[in-house]
Amino acid sequence: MPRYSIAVDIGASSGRLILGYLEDGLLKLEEIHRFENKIVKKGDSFCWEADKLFQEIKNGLKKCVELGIQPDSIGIDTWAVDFLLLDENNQPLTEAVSYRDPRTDGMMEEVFELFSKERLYLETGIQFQKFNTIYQLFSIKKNNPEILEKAKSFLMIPDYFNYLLTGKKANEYTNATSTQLVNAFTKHWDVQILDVLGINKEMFQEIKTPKTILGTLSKELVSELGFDLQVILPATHDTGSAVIAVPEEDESIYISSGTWSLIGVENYFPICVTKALDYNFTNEGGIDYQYRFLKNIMGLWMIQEVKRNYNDEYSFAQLVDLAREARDYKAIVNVNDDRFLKPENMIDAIMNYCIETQQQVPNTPGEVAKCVFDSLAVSYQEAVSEIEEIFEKKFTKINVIGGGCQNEMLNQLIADVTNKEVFAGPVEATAIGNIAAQLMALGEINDIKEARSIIKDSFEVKKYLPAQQVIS
Ligand SMILES: Nc1ncnc2c1ncn2[C@@H]1O[C@H](COP(=O)(O)OP(=O)(O)O)[C@@H](O)[C@H]1O
Ligand SMILES: C[C@H](O)[C@H](O)[C@@H](O)C(=O)COP(=O)(O)O
Ligand SMILES: [Mg+2]
Repeated sequence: MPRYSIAVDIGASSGRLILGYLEDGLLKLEEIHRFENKIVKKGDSFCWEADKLFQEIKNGLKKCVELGIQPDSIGIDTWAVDFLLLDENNQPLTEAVSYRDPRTDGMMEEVFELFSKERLYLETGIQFQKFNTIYQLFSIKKNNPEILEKAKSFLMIPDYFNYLLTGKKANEYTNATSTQLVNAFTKHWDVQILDVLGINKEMFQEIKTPKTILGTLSKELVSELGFDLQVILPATHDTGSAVIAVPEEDESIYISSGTWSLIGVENYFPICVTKALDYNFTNEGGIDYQYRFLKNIMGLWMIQEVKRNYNDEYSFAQLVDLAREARDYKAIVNVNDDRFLKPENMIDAIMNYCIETQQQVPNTPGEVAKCVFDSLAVSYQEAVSEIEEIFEKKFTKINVIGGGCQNEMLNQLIADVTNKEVFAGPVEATAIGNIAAQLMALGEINDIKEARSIIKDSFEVKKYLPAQQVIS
């Protein structure tokens, strides 16, 4: 009888519960439940609907019961940096505020007055994104100090869901590193940074690594669901789980392509040199204490917002087809410009950028979509060049994983602009990596090497060759 593991992968645009199990040496998946995730305005803040997301997790587990499946384990992964603070009664002190909320505007610069940028990077090796947890906490300390004074527990989003499942509190390592508060070398909370910034270090939990068996369901949940299971920590940072599932790890660069594009390589040590700082690369923690040397690129968030601006009149596939038809349109925007992080209207933001830079303004959905895809491909190429400069070597392959690997036009653009072989897939890489960590914890898979071999054999990957085309 196979061991059934449930991956809960909640990205910024959607969540899914996927059942995974080994059969004849291959990893089999069955999607059990899928739901929308989005940022909503609550009062003056942009927030995640944490309670709704937890209810969706339970809805998915109840679907297992309806299907006659009793999973052996569950693992939860989500987007990074965001958290909840619990009071002495273990009640959230605030809503689950999103990293796209403007409360962190200007906070990074204020932190640098207390703790230099260079020193922060040397200690943590983490990229400077204005929404990092460190700047969110500094904003709370500055604007709502009473919240920080009442805070007894700091739980990142997956940690919080694990607490609701088991009653156990822990901060999982890969996601904790995204806070920019974990020392890249000691791999523990950097108390020096916390002390200098006046953030109470007592609220942080013990850091636990992927493959840790955290516990089992609370009595209340066993009674509600009708079964118990083991709650295992995967790499709870979704990108950490995705990287586990990269099929071609040697000589290759990955692009975890979803709401964000995370482009990088796996490495054995943190690279905190000046050039990595200047190019704003990060050293997020990976499974088995690997480092995910990568950078954030604005990603398919831009086309998600374009789709929303057109009132969802077009599917993602239709926007790709319309972009293909706009073949003569050429304008490139800097996708990492702050204006694209949370604009009122993404289409207006793109149009204004083109006006400011004296480029042809996109006038049709196809031209807008093509501008997004061309601009992302150019941004990927820039990151590839930076990676090759830092590593002083040429990489031969690019692996595109995640929902974005279904964008065949973008996959071909990446091959053309970088002049490298592109391997697209698996789509559900994050869930696959999540399940792999659980099966390793359960002893079904020996190690990451075996996991990657099984994954490579189990999922189709589509190859794209460069067509020697360059975007002018
Ligand atoms: N059929 C498709 N064709 C092209 N792109 C697609 C298709 N389906 C999904 N996508 C892309 O995948 C993205 C979602 O990827 P996903 O990894 O699920 O995101 P996240 O985990 O951030 O929620 C969408 O924003 C869209 O751009
Ligand atoms: C804000 C973070 O940089 C972001 O969560 C990123 O690390 C990430 O994991 C994005 O995952 P998506 O699945 O939401 O694209
Ligand atoms: Mg995702």
